[in-house]
Amino acid sequence: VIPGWFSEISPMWPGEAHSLKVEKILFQGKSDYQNVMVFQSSTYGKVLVLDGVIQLTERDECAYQEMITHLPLCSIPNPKKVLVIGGGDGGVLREVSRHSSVEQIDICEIDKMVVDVSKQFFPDVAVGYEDPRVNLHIGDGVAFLKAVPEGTYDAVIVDSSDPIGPAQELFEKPFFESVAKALRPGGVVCTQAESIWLHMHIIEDIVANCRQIFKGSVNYAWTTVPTYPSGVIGFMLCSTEGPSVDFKHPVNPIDTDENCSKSKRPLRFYNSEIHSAAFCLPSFAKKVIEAK
Ligand SMILES: NCCCN[C@H]1CC[C@H](N)CC1
Repeated sequence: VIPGWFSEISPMWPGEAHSLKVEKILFQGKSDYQNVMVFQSSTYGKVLVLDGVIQLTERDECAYQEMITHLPLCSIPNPKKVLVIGGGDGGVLREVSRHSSVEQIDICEIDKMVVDVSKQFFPDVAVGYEDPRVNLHIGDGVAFLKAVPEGTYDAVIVDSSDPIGPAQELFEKPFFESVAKALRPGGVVCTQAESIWLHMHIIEDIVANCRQIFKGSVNYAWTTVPTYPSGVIGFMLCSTEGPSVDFKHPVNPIDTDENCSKSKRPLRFYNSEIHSAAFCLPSFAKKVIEAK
């Protein structure tokens, strides 16, 4: 350990570690589920860390929150009911609330400490909770989805940590089946789907499960987040059987002049071009993910 530096060391990315210079540790706690830490970094603003893994930094969280939200919501004409699994920091809520067609935003986060810490240290991220359409449920997303009536949601966004710890079940087949049940025909799901540089085997399994369960379309998109391992993060974009969804060509653009001018907080990362580009994959990943 180098004094004054935080290094993200994990068996999920053996032999490598991204480090950030620490100015000051702002919070350290242990919830019922994980260790929670917040520190002021020298160059990425405040940083949220769960069980030693970087969840978000003020400087680059926009890339992840905007892409995980607008890739699904801009792919269907008129999203009304949206469910967020995880995402306790509130960043996805902030992005979902940009969509005026949305009437109901349910969020199920297992760890209340993440919500409280985000409200205290990341107000520009937790601002999402201020939207009156938001209903917060503290609990296990797996159980929440089992209780949801069939066909309830237009979109489900699974903003999870990694498959070690509380989020492990969110990468397994029964969970994907419960998501499909909770979606209307032609509904869409977007899940956090790790790194093509580090986790091709995990991605291969997720894609295989999704192909069995989601009879609409199954796609993988990816983006750059400098403070995530290998500097990239991916997303599974799937739709259930029903009205077809072409994820690669957004039908419901959010980066229109009208939306951007009237929004007090303009999009920092997402736009329609980067939406389409996100589905372009390097050959080594294309071979695995698009295997016929
Ligand atoms: N809402 C915070 C983002 C959580 N996403 C994950 C955090 C941990 C990373 N290794 C992968 C993305």
